[in-house]
Amino acid sequence: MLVGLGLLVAPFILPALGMSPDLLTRILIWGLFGLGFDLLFGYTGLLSFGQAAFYGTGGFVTAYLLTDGVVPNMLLALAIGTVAAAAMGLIIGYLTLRRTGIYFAMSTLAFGEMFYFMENSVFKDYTGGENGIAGVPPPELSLGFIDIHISSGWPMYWFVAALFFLGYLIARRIVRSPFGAVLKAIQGNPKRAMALGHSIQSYKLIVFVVAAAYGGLAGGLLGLFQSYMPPDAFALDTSAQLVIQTVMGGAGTLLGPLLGATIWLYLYEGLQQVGSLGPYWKLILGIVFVVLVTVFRHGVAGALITLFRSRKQLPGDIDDGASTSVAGSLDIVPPLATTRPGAPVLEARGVSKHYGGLKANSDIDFTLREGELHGVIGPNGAGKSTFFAMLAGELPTTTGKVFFRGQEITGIGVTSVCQLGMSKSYQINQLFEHLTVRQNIMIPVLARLRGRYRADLLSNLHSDHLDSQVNAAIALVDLGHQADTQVSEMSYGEKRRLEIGLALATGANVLLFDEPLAGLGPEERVMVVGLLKSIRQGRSMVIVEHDMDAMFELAERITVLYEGRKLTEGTPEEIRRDPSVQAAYLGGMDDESA
Ligand SMILES: Nc1ncnc2c1ncn2[C@@H]1O[C@H](COP(=O)(O)OP(=O)(O)OP(=O)(O)O)[C@@H](O)[C@H]1O
Repeated sequence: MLVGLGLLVAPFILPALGMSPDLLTRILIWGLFGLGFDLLFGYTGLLSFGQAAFYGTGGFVTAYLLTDGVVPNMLLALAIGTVAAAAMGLIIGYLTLRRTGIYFAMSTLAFGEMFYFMENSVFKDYTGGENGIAGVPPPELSLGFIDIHISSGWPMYWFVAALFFLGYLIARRIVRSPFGAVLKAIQGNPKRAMALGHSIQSYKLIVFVVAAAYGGLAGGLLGLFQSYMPPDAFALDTSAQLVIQTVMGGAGTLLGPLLGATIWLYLYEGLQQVGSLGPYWKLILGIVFVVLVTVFRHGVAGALITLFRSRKQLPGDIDDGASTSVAGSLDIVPPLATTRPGAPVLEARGVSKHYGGLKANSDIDFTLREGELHGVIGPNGAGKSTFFAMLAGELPTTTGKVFFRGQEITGIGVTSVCQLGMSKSYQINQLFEHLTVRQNIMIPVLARLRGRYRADLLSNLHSDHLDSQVNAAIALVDLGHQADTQVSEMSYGEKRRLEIGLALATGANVLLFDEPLAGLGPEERVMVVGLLKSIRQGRSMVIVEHDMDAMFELAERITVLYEGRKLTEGTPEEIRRDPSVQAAYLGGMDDESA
């Protein structure tokens, strides 16, 4: 284990570079703080500017308990501080995670500032206000038969290094768990992760709590290390420094925050000692940050990992242990016992969607029957995609209801619809571009095997069953030769097949395909038509498509939409001969019928 080895040898090498044990300990505390933040930001894509709230909470609770003698046991006080920070994480996460992007970042910043204010006002009797808490007793480890005093200097380094290592192992485990795989999907494309059956809000909330717990533990250690809990632990500067260090070191690598802290704190301390620099040391620090972030897009750790992998030809860490040899057939969600061939599977009754005065869909009735392949056609702007989005639970209806196997699904949301056994592929690819084909396919398979949410943070990602399901789905869309290729490097045609593969891998037996042939060349088109035919067994499908030849070749029934309404429905032959359909496509229907 390189990290463990690094922690062991650091005290023998780094002092030669002028690093004191205190500096190394401080770096480790920031590194521990950063492990949680990296799970939140680097792996899940949630940029929080309020992590100081948890650092401060853990720090002040631990310092208060020890200083006032309420809890004399150091490890217990640290644990209580960590839990208090996690509890705060639960509350703040619940409130802030309703928003995304910049709104989420700004809400966390606002909460961080609120905590800073409260520390200095409401809670100042406990936190010491602007004086902080002085006289935090030196840590003592009580092992029953012996009490170990952890004095400052190297003993403190070893104590913090042991906790950092433990924190690192847990974070690494989380990253490599099924839970961690879903976090990466959320980072890449949260909407698709949701549509593939994952309750992403639950995942986000739990990772927010975990990050808060790491912050709380780091804050607690800060007080022990300095024998003093400083009031600025809660300050915005603390949150900003954490972001800077993580970005500079490399987000999404776990070691990035530690490397970032090493560079930042080393220069921070070192540059101030160069007397001739005067106040310019800050400028130099800023320049170093800009240069590192510009040169290394994924931070220093990202660059090192890329170098290491290209030398050793290693795959990404999510695939460690993935078995390519385990193959099986893809499980399909079993239809309810009451279903029989030809029975209605999916029904829309009087469905409408209005955008202000625009009627994108008006009063549409539609029935997909068990085992049927039903086409939906219509000229551009006829309302096909809108209708599809309502069938899949992505869009609420303005009026009307949607039923799936007799159960009303109007408004239950896309995640629940997917978990019931209906999935959709998109007109514009909605893939996890930063992941490989295998990692992409794993996301819907995980939703199928684990349900909408499971807190299996410390479990193994791979099992024979998971691997066999992933391999079977990859084989179905004929991407076996690309299984470990990153999606962003694939051709458009391959991406289109993966788009279909994601819907298939959910195990859904009702599939909605929105223009699966869009943008394909003649050869790729033949391939995808063949694919759609080959996966029909045991499934019912609705396909929206502009390619009429393909539609007439594939579909058993066709519904025609025109100007948001259902124009007609029938067999391909009936539709082909229907004059109103021809008129609609030529754009002259209204004139003719007038
Ligand atoms: N979010 C929205 N807000 C306002 N209008 C919308 C929205 N989504 C769709 N529309 C409008 O609803 C109508 C139907 O659009 P929709 O995309 O469903 O048609 P379509 O048949 O899928 O078209 P295409 O074949 O070009 O994809 C269009 O006039 C479109 O501009």
